[in-house]
Amino acid sequence: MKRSAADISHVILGAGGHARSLLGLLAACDLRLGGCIAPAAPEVGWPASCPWLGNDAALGRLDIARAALVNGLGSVGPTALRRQVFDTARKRGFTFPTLVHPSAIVAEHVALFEGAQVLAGAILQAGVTVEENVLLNTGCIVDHGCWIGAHTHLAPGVTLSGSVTIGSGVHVGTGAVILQGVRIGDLAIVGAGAVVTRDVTPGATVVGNPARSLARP
Ligand SMILES: CC(=O)SCCNC(=O)CCNC(=O)[C@H](O)C(C)(C)COP(=O)(O)OP(=O)(O)OC[C@H]1O[C@@H](n2cnc3c(N)ncnc32)[C@H](O)[C@@H]1OP(=O)(O)O
Repeated sequence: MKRSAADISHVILGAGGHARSLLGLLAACDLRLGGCIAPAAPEVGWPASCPWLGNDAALGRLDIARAALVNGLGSVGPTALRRQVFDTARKRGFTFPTLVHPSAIVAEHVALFEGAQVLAGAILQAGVTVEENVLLNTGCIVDHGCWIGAHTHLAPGVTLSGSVTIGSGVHVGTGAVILQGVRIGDLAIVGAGAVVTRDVTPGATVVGNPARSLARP
């Protein structure tokens, strides 16, 4: 039987900073909120409109047919936890809707896969592909023909020029700029404010302008 939007209760996985942004996103999209699941009760100030349903064990009490999950984990570097939360719930049969804030601008011929989140003010130009569980945070600009791999997070204010390819599980830090045609390898991290002029190898961390590998002792 087909589910209507009114039947579905959205449950946020997590209760931190990104989860709070999602409360606004769900409200802006006029979607029904069921609560949140997090290892411990949310901190004081967490809105009562989003009750804590319990820790991971609460997933087992949800009706898969009536619940849609929303990945409430952001990242400030490695994205492994965002991926783990998504993959684990998917294996159990849950689904993650694609969410696009009404203030975002999404051109024609943009492909958004399961669980992609497009936050307020983001702009996606023609021919962009956004794979599953990608987070495009507040005010990102993703220009024509870019491809963004699964589980990647573009932090607030990131700018991708045309035809940039970003691998899976990448974190691109706040305000970073990536020049046209550059390829960023899987699991790489781009530091906040970096200007990336050349391809980045998988797993590397780059910072600065022009971006260079972060030397580790
Ligand atoms: C809504 C939201 O909040 S979403 C989250 C937004 N936040 C982000 O995107 C944060 C992105 N993360 C960063 O930029 C981080 O600094 C990282 C991942 C690049 C590096 O983090 P760490 O590995 O912990 O590095 P650490 O802080 O130890 O710094 C190591 C060196 O790199 C330098 N460095 C760290 N980040 C940067 C940066 N973005 N640009 C330039 N230099 C940097 C530090 O100054 C330090 O230099 P030093 O050794 O000369 O003192």
